[in-house]
Amino acid sequence: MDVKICGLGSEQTVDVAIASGASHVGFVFYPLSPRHVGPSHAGELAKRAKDQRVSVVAVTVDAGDGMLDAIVETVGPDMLQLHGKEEAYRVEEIKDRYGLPVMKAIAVETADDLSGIDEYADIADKLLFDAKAPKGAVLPGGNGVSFDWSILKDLKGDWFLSGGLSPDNVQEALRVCSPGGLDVSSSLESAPGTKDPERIRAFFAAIREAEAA
Ligand SMILES: O=C(O)c1ccccc1NCC(=O)[C@H](O)[C@H](O)COP(=O)(O)O
Repeated sequence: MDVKICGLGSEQTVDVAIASGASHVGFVFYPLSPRHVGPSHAGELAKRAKDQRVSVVAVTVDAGDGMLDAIVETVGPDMLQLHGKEEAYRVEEIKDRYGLPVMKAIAVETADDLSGIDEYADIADKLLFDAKAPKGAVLPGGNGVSFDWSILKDLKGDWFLSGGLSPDNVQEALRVCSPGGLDVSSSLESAPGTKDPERIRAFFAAIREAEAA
């Protein structure tokens, strides 16, 4: 199963995520986030991940071409994650401009939130289902909030599940629905923006246990 650890910010935690089994590492380019990394630091972390053959995902929110140009040039991501309100035409524009795989985040609270996914599924390389941000939240992702995973129980294909996943609930999530990948961030932190190596290891241990069951 693919696992993306999102919002990494240090060499040590990049290495721990990869040694624990991450297939993807995510770097957040959103100045309001405690996980925001500037392109040049992200470039160094990305090189470290790529040297270990792990996919680098650049997480952006309604970014314009100028910002995406800088990220693509400096970081050289393997994938762009679009975590804002990008419409389908914009997803297509970004795919065409950079020639990179794109993962579109879909904010979910109720089953109605899946009604518009077909137009994205036709264009994006992957869909990532994340919990809708709580009212008043500053961030569209990384809020540590879960949603009712049974909404996705019949969804086939290779999609990512995220939103409040943790070492304590990931096994239950995998009993309820069948994602091809998992994405996690805030539950693996000791403080906002600071990943905790022990929590990262515990997350992978819980996944391995679920896979062995
Ligand atoms: O994590 C952030 O700070 C963030 C900020 C702005 C847009 C997206 C962001 N995170 C995207 C992710 O892929 C997170 O891993 C995902 O939302 C799940 O986060 P969490 O609920 O904390 O596990």
